[in-house]
Amino acid sequence: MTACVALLGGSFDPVHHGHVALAALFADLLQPDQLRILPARPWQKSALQASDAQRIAMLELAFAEQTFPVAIDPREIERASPTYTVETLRGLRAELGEAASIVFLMGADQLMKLDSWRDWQDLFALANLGVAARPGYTLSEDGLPPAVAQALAGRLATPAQVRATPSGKVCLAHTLAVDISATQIRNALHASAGSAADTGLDLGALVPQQVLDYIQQHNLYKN
Ligand SMILES: Nc1ncnc2c1ncn2[C@@H]1O[C@H](COP(=O)(O)OP(=O)(O)OP(=O)(O)O)[C@@H](O)[C@H]1O
Ligand SMILES: O=C(O)c1ccc[n+]([C@@H]2O[C@H](COP(=O)([O-])O)[C@@H](O)[C@H]2O)c1
Repeated sequence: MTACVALLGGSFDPVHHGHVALAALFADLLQPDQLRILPARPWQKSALQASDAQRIAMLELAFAEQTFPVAIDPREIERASPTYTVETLRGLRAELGEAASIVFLMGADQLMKLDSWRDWQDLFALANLGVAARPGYTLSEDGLPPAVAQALAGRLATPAQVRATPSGKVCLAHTLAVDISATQIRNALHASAGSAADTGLDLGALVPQQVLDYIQQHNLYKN
């Protein structure tokens, strides 16, 4: 059978249950040979708060006990320049070969602004997309920028079709409904000067416990 590699890129500042649920959902749907987590240097966001090493350490903790084959791939951090997914996919396509199914995963918020990504129309020749619903965002054609809706036309496919195709297909997963963001977690910790106990939120419901312990031990997101 042809290899299938799923990729989840992100800022992960910090990684939270929404990321883990997104990865687990597509691991279940696609049964990829490997799911790689790619911490990015996002060019569309202001400065990140955790260091590269801290983001990787938190990702290792968050994904340590998953039952699907998962690996942290640091290539975008090592590249030092801002992350353009199209460049990452060109590199991975050269490494994995023309036949491999590559599936770049994202939440609906990113699909809604896909037309702002560098050379976004070239993404479809390099990979498939796996897009999950996210509260507050839409996967419906009416809610997407017209250029994105047009690019998706004729590409929608089942997980099995995506798994069997190197690139160009888009698999939508409507069932995810995890209302968590890294912004919400950072803001809550800022407001309580880093004390998880004083946020007024059940942070354990937002972030894996080992990640929360790491945040506290390293005094992250205090200021
Ligand atoms: N709750 C969620 N449900 C579905 N997808 C999500 C969720 N949180 C993040 N994602 C997706 O995971 C990827 C990485 O997200 P990112 O690290 O930017 O997290 P974030 O919570 O959106 O961060 P921030 O609040 O800092 O913008 C993106 O494709 C994003 O759409
Ligand atoms: O390539 C681009 O221009 C581009 C623009 C915005 C986001 N991305 C990628 O989308 C993923 C999620 O980004 P973010 O900002 O939600 O952490 C991450 O892998 C980013 O590198 C990529």
